[in-house]
Amino acid sequence: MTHLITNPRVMKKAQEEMRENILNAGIDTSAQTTTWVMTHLIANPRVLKKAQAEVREVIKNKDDIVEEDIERLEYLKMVIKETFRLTPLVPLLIPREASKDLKIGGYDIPKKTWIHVNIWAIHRNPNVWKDPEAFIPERFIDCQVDYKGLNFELLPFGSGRRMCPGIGMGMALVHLTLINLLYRFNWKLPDGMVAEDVDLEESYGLVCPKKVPLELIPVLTQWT
Ligand code: HEM
Repeated sequence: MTHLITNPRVMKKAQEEMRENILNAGIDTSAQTTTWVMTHLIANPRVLKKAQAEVREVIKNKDDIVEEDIERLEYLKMVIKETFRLTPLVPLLIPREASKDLKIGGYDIPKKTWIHVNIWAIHRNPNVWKDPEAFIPERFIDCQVDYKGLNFELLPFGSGRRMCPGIGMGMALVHLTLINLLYRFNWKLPDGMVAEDVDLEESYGLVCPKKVPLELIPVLTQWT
């Protein structure tokens, strides 16, 4: 900090770089999450119909869609939670390094070991989740599990001191984009494709977006 503060040019450059990186990370993760939600919706026409009906009922006759509207969209919130459960964008979180010798679950972890938390597996643990491979947003009805880092069975933003600091912005972006997409358009698959054909494979990496890009056709409606 001393060198940064005494070199305003370097400080400005470092700050610009950091802001750009953080903003890019935030925008990309939110866009990829939105794509996953749309993927699950188009693959599950029953859920799409229910989510769209809710959005249209709540938003009906409003000129502006604002953040306060999100609170009233209970089903959409469950759809997003279920998307995070089945296809978390950062399935192994960011690795941690043991700062001292540890014992976790009976295993000896020497100091300096890198630890990966496999939330993909946690989110599909059959001891925690009933019918874990199925996309069922209703499982969150009367269920207190949230994604804010306090319920270890659902950790799409991580947990603890290094959990995602952009959770508020990310969730606002995801919700508001989805509300607009569902309110204003109907969605269909390209000709010849049915819901069962939708590809759910993830690509490989720290961040795991869809492997095969999602192709959807927006259809104008009376709400547009
Ligand atoms: C839906 C959108 C997002 C998802 C799913 C997501 C997910 C994550 C996850 C899983 C981590 C690692 C947490 C851990 O290992 O415990 C993380 C870290 C981080 N995220 Fe996000 N994120 C999202 C949006 C954002 C946004 C909008 C921003 C910034 C504007 C942001 C900035 C960061 C930063 C800076 C870190 C590193 C934190 C650290 O290492 O201390 N993220 N994110």
